[in-house]
Parts: sequence; structure tokens; C-alpha cells
Amino acid sequence: MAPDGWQEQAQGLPLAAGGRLNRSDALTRLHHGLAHFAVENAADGIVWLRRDGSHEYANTAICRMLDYDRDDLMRRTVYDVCVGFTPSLWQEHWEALKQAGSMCFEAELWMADGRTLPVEINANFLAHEGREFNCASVRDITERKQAEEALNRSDWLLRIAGQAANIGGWAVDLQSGRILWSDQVCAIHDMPAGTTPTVDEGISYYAPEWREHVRKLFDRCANDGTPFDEEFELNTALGRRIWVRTMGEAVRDASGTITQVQGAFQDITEQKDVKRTLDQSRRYFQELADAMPISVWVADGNGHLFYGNTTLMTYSGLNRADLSGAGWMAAIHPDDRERVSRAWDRSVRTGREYSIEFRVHSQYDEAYRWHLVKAVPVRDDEGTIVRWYGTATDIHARRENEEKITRLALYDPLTGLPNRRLLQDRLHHAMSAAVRHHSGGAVLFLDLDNFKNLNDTLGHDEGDALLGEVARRLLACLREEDTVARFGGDEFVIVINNLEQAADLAAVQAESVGHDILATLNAPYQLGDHWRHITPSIGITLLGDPDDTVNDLLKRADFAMYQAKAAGRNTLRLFDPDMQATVNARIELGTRMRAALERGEFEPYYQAQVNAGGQITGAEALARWNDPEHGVIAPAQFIPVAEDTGLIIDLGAAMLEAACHQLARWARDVDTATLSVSVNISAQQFQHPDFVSRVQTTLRRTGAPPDRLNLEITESLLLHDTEEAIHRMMALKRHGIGFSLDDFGTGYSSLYYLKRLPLDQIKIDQRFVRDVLTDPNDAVIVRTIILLAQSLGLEAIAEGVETEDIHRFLEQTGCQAFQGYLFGDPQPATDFTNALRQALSQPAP
Ligand SMILES: Nc1nc2c(ncn2[C@@H]2O[C@@H]3COP(=O)(O)O[C@H]4[C@@H](O)[C@H](n5cnc6c(=O)[nH]c(N)nc65)O[C@@H]4COP(=O)(O)O[C@H]3[C@H]2O)c(=O)[nH]1
Repeated sequence: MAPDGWQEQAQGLPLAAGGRLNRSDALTRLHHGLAHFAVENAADGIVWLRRDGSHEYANTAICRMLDYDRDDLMRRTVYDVCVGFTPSLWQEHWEALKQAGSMCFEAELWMADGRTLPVEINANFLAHEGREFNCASVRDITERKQAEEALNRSDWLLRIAGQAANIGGWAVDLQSGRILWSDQVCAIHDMPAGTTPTVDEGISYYAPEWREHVRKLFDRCANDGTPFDEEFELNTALGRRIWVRTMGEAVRDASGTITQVQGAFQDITEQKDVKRTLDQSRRYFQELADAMPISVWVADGNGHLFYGNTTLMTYSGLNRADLSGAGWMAAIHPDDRERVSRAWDRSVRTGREYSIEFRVHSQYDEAYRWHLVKAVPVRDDEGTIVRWYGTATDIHARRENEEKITRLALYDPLTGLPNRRLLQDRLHHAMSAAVRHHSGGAVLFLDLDNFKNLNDTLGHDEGDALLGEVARRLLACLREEDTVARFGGDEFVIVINNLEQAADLAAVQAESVGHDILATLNAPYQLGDHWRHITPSIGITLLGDPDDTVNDLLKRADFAMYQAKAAGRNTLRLFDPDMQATVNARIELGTRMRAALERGEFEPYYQAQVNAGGQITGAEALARWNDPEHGVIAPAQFIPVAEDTGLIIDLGAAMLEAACHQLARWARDVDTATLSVSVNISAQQFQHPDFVSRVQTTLRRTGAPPDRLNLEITESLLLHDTEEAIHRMMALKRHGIGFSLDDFGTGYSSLYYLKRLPLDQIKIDQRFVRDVLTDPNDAVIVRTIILLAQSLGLEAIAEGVETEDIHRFLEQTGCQAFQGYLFGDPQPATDFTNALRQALSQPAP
């Protein structure tokens, strides 16, 4: 059955429209109608074109294809529709078509909106009743073109990729035994494109040592289909030695028979070089890092360790797995871990360099050693930290040295106890802690009784051993939070913390500790083969007054210690208000003395010294304070305070100056020209660095004759630095100045020193002189001293000679010089001179 509407549609068919069909023949009409219907509704576009390029007919499909309505299209020519056709070209095309009858070609047509459409045109030449037509069917080939384009593009990409990666394909037809190489494979072999070598030829390119292996791989693949993918060295046709990667697999036909072996082939020389360089630098880094004597490590941007060199791993005994997480913490001293972890987290968070010292466990000696650990961040282009490079350097020796230096600076080398400096610091802390914690505390000042005597008798080694043992016993008596320090030679200071805040309770506690110490130190000491005995005197003062200074406390404890000594030794005394009153009085006296010194209220009195013939040979200058309020004050009251406050240096200088002036005056007078003057020199004054030059300057300024100046020194002055003392004495001795050793017999002079000192005179202390007639011991001592002086070629002078009987005894014993009330009291210079003149003017009895 014919479709509906075919009759109307048949009217538009060119031939029907031409009216040349046999209208009477219905069947023919039917055929025509159907043909027209088919043409009109064909999927392809159909156009009939005349020789002049105009349209005879255009079906619906072509109108839809080009987006024209039919009338519009019919009005247009082939030049308007077909891209590239000009009238002359069209004529050429027409003639060619006429000649060929039909042609198939691709073209582009203009669409109504100006776009172009790729089409395939099937043109047929039709001549009918004297008219000629180009009947063309037009097919939209957009999709095909796009597919072709995509194919071309991927083909191109594949080629480019192949070239870039230097990779190509190959296939061996097992039948022919020839290899088909892709162009890229040919190029890799330095062979022209299209080369198809035999399998043997192909294998012959491989380096000789690889050929057998390649052959085996190929044969196995060809025989049982085992694929391969390996790297080989190969010599190209131009003799280049390169590295290639050859991959092969078997291809089977429908029956499963292997017909072909094919694969890919890649020049990997460059990768190999890069890899070799990379491997090499990795190896260099590894070797370098492992050869370094310091530990080297690397962490990621989050601070997780992932690499440690051999030094680190073997030193710490860690393994690689320990590095991740916080495993490495195990190698750090437990006391340092928190500090280390906090610092590392901070660095990772802030990106700031890491530098810290801590102790790392060494598996060699199972000990912790100090390390300086540093790390620097490495950032990417965006500034994000991607890695941390770290080092750990063993600084144990340095730390030990530092500790040693600290120990030397703050600890006493003999006993290992804190020294005076550290004590002051500890005491300061104890004072603040007591205020802060509302607690009490105490300072104990301990001095060993007669230690110097023992030290001189036993020798210094035993003395040192004794001090060491005392230190150990003291430590054993105290708690860890307390401090025992060596304050000086045989002086120790103990700071006790955390006592009751109430003073009376704290005093009881401190005294209890003091008694423990007394008992402990009283136990005999075994030194070498001998048992020795020594006792301490202890002074105690309490912490608690916020206005106290460290010095106040030490002075109070020291003062109390002297009270303990005065009370008979081997006992303790607590500093009490009466002592405070004495201390206050001494402080006040010090202040007054300072002012008095500035006002020149000190004056030397002179006490005569006579020889065996009773003639006055000189005088000792003895300081007096002419206090306008209290009258003349004797040295016993102010010399100890002057020693305590350091004023003794200025006072001594003033006395020396005055005595030298007097000496110069006497030297100018014939009656007194031969007089000498003895001046007392305190230890502090003597030890002053400028002492020698000050004496010389004083002599120069005053014009006093040096050979008439006699300096009286005490043994305490020699205890500090005997060699230096001898050196200074020698220096002054060279100027003619004489030396007298005062209070001889009361100290601990060793005969060894006595022999070496440039002395002229030994002064026999008045304590022996006083009872020389009643105390046989004193008599023996005095005799011994006189003998000793004689044997050393020194003059012995007895002081404190009050009676004729004593004078006679001394004379008979061999003493040649005397001083004492028997010959005159200390007097002001004028009185002394007047008395001397008067004595001279009187006729001899
Ligand atoms: N019982 C008794 N005593 C007698 C007799 N004859 C003299 N004296 C006293 O004995 C002391 C002798 O002086 P010293 O042993 O050097 O002892 C001196 C000396 O160590 C010290 N001193 C005095 N002036 C100075 C000075 O300018 N510088 C220093 N560093 N010390 C001084 O003060 C000490 C005491 O001096 P002074 O009170 O003047 O006491 C003097 C003197 O007055 C006597 O027959 N019987």
C-alpha cells in the first residue's frame, strides 16, 4: 500500500513537474509518485543541479541539513552552498562528471547560519529529454570526520609519546622469522625506518653478554608464551652503547597456536643515567652521612623522624622502626624528655630552627652523654616545611669541662662542698624561700678548735684529710635541702631550711642539729695509723628578719661562734639579743671610727724599748684614739673593730705615717738621732697589694731613715701566703727596714718559716713574761725562745716587763732588749721626747 499523501507530493518531483510523464498511465504515475516520495523522504540530502549551478530540486533532508527553507535554498546556486566552487571550477566539475557519469567526493557546504558542514557527495550525471542534471545525494559526515580526527589525534599523540619516551613496537611473524620494527624502534637502532631484520639479526644488536639471555627469553615466549620485560645493553648500528627495555608477549590465533611474538622496545639510556646519578648521589649521601662522626637525621614536615645515619643508630642502639613516632625518645635521658619534646613541638609548630642540649643514651658504655642537637627546616616553593635536617654532636667533654669550671668556681676542691660564693647564693635563696613559705631557717658557723695547731703538727696532708672527713660527717648530719659550705680554712657554714617559723621553736631545732654536729665531730678521726681528736665551736643565728642581708646573718653566726670559743670551745652558742647589742655597739664604733680617722683623732703613743745597758734604743708606736667624748681609748677596744670593718688598713697607714714623721724628727735631733721606731702592721695591711710601695712612699715623703724603722708583724700574717709574705719582707728589707715577729710563742710558727723569714727580732709575748717567775712552764718557754733567737742570730725582746725581778731574770737568761711599764708607759711623742731628754740631762747614777 502506498503511503498517504504521495500523490500531492509527487507533484513536486522535477520530472512530474515537468509534465513529461505519461499521465494516462496510472501505474507509471504510481511508480513516479513512489519514487518521488522516496527521494523526498530520503535520509540523505538530494539535490538536482543545472549546468548553470542553479537548483532544479532539493529534498527535505538537504534543507534540514543546511537549515534552509526550501524556497530559500532553491533560489541559491551551487556557489552559494558548496564551499570552494567558483563558476569555472563548477564547469570543470560538470565536464568531469559528464565524462565519468558518477563521482564520489567529500566537500563542505555552507549552512544557513554561516557554519560549514562536512559532507560526502555522490554525484550522477543525468541527461533526459535534452536536459542535463547533476543529481547528487549528500550525506552528513560530521560524526565520521570527528571520529577520524580523534583517531588522527590519538595516533599523533601516540607517535609523539613514542618519540618522547623513545619507545616503539615490534612484532615477529614466526612463520617468516622476520621482525617488524616500528619507526621508533628503527630509530633507536640507528637504522632507517622500514628495516625488518631477522630474529638473529635483531638479537645481534644486543651486547654480546646479553645475547644468549635475550635469545632464551624470546624462544620461551615463542614456545610456551612466557612474557618478558627486561633491561639490556645494546650496540646500535652507529656503535652507540645504550640501555633498552624490551617487553615481549605471545600472540595466538583462534586455535591457540602462537603465531607471533610482539612487544614494546624502549631506549632507557637516559633514565638509566638519571637513575645511576641518583643512585650515586644517594650512595654518596649515605656514605658521607655514615662516615660523619656526628649523628645525622631527617624528619618529615610534621616532625616525624624517618632517617638516622649509622652513627646515630649504632650510638643509640635504636633501629629504623624506633625512629617513627616517639620511639627515639627512648634514647633520651628521662629527665630531659619533656624539655626536648616541648622544644621540638615548638619548632615544628613555628618553623623556627631547633637547637637544644640534652643527654642521649649510649649503648657503648650504657651511659648518657650530652649532645647538642640542631635542626633546620627545608621548605618547598610555597614555603611549606617539607623536611627537617638535623644533627646531634657529642658535647659531653665540653659539658664536663663546663661543669668542672662551675665546680671550681662554686665548690671547694678539697671537700667538694659549696664554697663561699655558692654559699652566699644558697643563703640568699634560703632567706627568700623562708619569707615566701613562711618558714624558719638557721645559719650555723662552725670553726674547728685549734685546727691550725694540728695542721702544723700533723702536716698539711693529714690536715686536708681531716677537713675532708669533717665535711663528710657534716653532710651525714643534714638533710638534702640543707647546705654545708666550706667558708675558709677550717670554717664551715651550714644553712638549715624548713624550720618552724616561730623563733623559739626554730632555735630549739637549730640547736638540736648543732648538738648532733658536735657529737658527730667529737668522735675520733683515723688519719693514717693514728687516731686524732678535734672539736668544733658553733655559732647559730636564725633566719626570719626580712631586712637581714646575707652578710648580716654570717656576721651574727660568726659572732656567736666566737662566743662559743670564748665559752671554752667544743660548744655552741645561739646568737641572742645581748650579742646583738654588742654587735650594734661594734657597728656604731666602726662608724664613729671612720669619722674619727677622717678627723685625725688617732695618734701613736710611744713606749720605750731599752737594751741590756738600760739605754733607750727606740720606741714602739701604739695607736690611741683621742675621742673628744670618751677621752683616750686603748687599742683593745678599737683594733678588733678596725680589723672587722677593714678600717685597719687606713688606720695602720695613718699610724705608719705619723711614726715615720716622728722618726724623721728624731733623726734630725742629736739627742734622739739613734732611736728606732717599731710600728705594728696588721695582716690585712700587709697583704694589701700596694703595701710595699706604700711603705716606701711614706718613708720618702717623711724623710724617715728606713734602717731605723722596724715593722712588727704577727704570725697570722704568714698563714695566708707565706711565700708572698717572704717576698714582700725581702723587698722592704733591701731598703734597710727591720722586722720583728710580735707575740712570738702564742701562734703556730713553724721553725721552718722562722728560719726563712728575714727577721731581726723576736718579741717574747707579755703573757709568758708576766708569770715567768711563778710559772715554771712560762720560764721554760721564755728560755727556749731566747735560745732559739740566739741560735738564729736574732735579737729577743721581752715585752710587758713590769718589775725589776722579771727584768733581772730575763737578763740572766740572755735577753738583750726590754719593753714594759718598768721602763715607761706608752706616751704621746712630746712627752716621750721630753722624758728622754730629761733622762739624758741627768747625770748617770
Ligand atoms: N700589761 C702590760 N702591758 C704592757 C706593758 N708594757 C706595754 N704594755 C702594752 O702591751 C701592748 C704591746 O703592744 P702589742 O703587743 O704590739 O699589742 C698591741 C698591738 O697588737 C695593737 N696595736 C696597737 N697599736 C696598733 C697599731 O697602730 N696598729 C696595729 N695593727 N695594731 C696596734 O694593740 C695591742 C695593744 O696595744 P696597747 O693597748 O697599746 O698595749 C701595748 C702596751 O701598752 C706592761 O708592762 N704590762
